[in-house]
Amino acid sequence: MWRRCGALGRALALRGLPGLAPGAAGRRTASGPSPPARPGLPCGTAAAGSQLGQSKDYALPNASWSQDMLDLYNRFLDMTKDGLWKRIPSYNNILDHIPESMKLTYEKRKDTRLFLRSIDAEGAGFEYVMFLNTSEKRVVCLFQPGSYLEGHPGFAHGGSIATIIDSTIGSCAISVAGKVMTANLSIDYVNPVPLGSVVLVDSKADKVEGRKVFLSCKMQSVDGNTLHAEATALFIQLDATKAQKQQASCQ
Ligand SMILES: CCCCCCCCCCCCCC(=O)SCCNC(=O)CCNC(=O)[C@H](O)C(C)(C)COP(=O)(O)OP(=O)(O)OC[C@H]1O[C@@H](n2cnc3c(N)ncnc32)[C@H](O)[C@@H]1OP(=O)(O)O
Repeated sequence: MWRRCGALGRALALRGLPGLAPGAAGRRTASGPSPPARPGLPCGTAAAGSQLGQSKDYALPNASWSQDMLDLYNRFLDMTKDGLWKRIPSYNNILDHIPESMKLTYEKRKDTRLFLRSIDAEGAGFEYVMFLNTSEKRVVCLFQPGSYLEGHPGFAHGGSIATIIDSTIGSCAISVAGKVMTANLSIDYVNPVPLGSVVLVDSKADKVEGRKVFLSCKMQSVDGNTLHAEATALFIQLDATKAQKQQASCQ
């Protein structure tokens, strides 16, 4: 399990990620968010189709993003230029994320939504963007929890923290093993996450044993001074027959 880190800049630099300069928080460029870049898609044809206008991609800057969020986003975008990192687009329907080859016979329903995208107001719910590094089996999520995710006054609800961790680790597991489900998720909540702050959720697949994918994750503040949470997870690659049965039971 990872240990508490010092400055995130140092920690990220050690792990090949860009840290933020101290004092970046709260600064906002007069021109507002950078124009959204459109790096290559990590997934299959459905996502690519969505990029052409079928579905809105929410993993792009909007007016609610703080300067920390924008700065980190831009640094990660820079890292996508050499192709090692890829921004993962985010839609409000899970089927838009899944390549055709993985869809089996799922029907796209109009009355369902990805839980993370269930709050429409910009900045009120889960503001996040994920970046995938396939060769490192790693997904990093930049997360800014909004006011509707409140648990204790002023802080993010533990369930919302579990949700973003599960989704970040889950994206990592999907990129490694395709059709998977969370079998176990264990979280140590170390320090509360202030609403409106920006945290990094850094996940990686540690081991694959048959159908089992073991992953770990840590959630830290942008300045690296605060470890908010650490987690381990087990995802199980779905057995094809069981997956068909599960599908049939929910249609
Ligand atoms: C790049 C990608 C972008 C994508 C963006 C999308 C973002 C969104 C991402 C959203 C992500 C959100 C994700 C979500 O929200 S997933 C939703 C939450 N999860 C569930 O609902 C899962 C419910 N559980 C099940 O369906 C089944 O139990 C599963 C499928 C997990 C396994 O049932 P299955 O019948 O297939 O397997 P098996 O029973 O033959 O067991 C196989 C092996 O595994 C071992 N085992 C099993 N369970 C556990 C356990 N708990 N601890 C330790 N070990 C366990 C077991 O001992 C055996 O080991 P062995 O005896 O072989 O050694």
